Amino acid sequence: MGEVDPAYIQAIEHRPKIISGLEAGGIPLIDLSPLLSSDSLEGYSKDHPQAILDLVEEIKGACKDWGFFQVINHGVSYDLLRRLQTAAKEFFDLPLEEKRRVTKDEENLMGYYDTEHTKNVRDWREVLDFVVVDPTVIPHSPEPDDQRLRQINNQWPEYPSDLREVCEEYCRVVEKLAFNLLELISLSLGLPAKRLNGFFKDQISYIRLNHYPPCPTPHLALGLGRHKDSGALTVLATDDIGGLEVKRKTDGEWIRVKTIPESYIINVGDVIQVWSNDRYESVEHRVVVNSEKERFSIPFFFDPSHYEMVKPLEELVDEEKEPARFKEYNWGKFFCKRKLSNFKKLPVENHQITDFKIAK
Ligand SMILES: O=C(O)CCC(=O)C(=O)O
Ligand SMILES: [Fe+2]
Repeated sequence: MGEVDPAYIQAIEHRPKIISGLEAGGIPLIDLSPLLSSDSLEGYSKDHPQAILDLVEEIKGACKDWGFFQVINHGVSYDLLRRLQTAAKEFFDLPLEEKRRVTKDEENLMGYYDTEHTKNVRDWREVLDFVVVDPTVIPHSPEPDDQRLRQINNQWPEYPSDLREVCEEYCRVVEKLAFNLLELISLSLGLPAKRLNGFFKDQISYIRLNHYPPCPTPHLALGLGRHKDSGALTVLATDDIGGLEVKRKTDGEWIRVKTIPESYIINVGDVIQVWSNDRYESVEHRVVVNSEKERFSIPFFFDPSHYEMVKPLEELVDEEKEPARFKEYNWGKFFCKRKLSNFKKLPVENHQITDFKIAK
């Protein structure tokens, strides 16, 4: 990625503290094995086995206190994940000209990219994005009056030749895990297990292969600047190199997430914050890089259908005791606005759900 260009340099208050090997604990680790032995979570009843009810309580605590948790015994085969990680490394090891043959741009929103900006500072990373349902339909533009739609398609590199197949197989498996987690979250809000599933009928979810190369100045730059995920839920696989930091809700300190073999890191996104009327908050996080080792991560962004209007769920709102805290917004328009802002260094802060917050 060359020498350090000023575009990568974070403002002093956002620069990371470089710690060696120190990982603060606290982010809940949840064992999903009760799910593997349960056929379905359908129907909210007190008849769920105690292990499921306990699991739902754990999810509720984690979503409230942290907005983040880690899961083990999630049902995704480690062999598949390893094949995907190998193919991702083979892709990112290619010469830049080769990777740029599948570059994404304002027309083609999926593909390779190495000039992403978060909060208008360039990230020390390169990515390859692909949609889970190919093609995926989204609004043509973020303009509120533009009714036109457009299709986004995946762009697959020629090499490694099995990348497409491995990615497509991974989509099916990680999607199932995402639906399981969604159902647990729904139960944890006191709703029927499948209450939220319908919002994903024409999901616009996508997967990102992230590569963070070693950085000669890890104290000045970030692999990925502080941000909140805008979708419903993120299901993240990482290798064993740490770097993800989460802003702890209790005191605003940046906490390094431990790398736990064969685990996934899950976080609540903005859409769940709005649906839950702020019961669960989407929490800020960022990625710190290091000067020695490259790091890989693979988030699955679980995103509703473009036409969904996102607003607090009516069951969770009470005009007197618990009024809605957000005005409704169109998910697809929000998604488009965010995606297009990736291609420009904007003079203003990105589009956020706080734009729809109802003043108390
Ligand atoms: O690489 C990571 O650990 C986190 C990635 C992330 O937060 C994102 O891509 O939104
Ligand atoms: Fe994120």
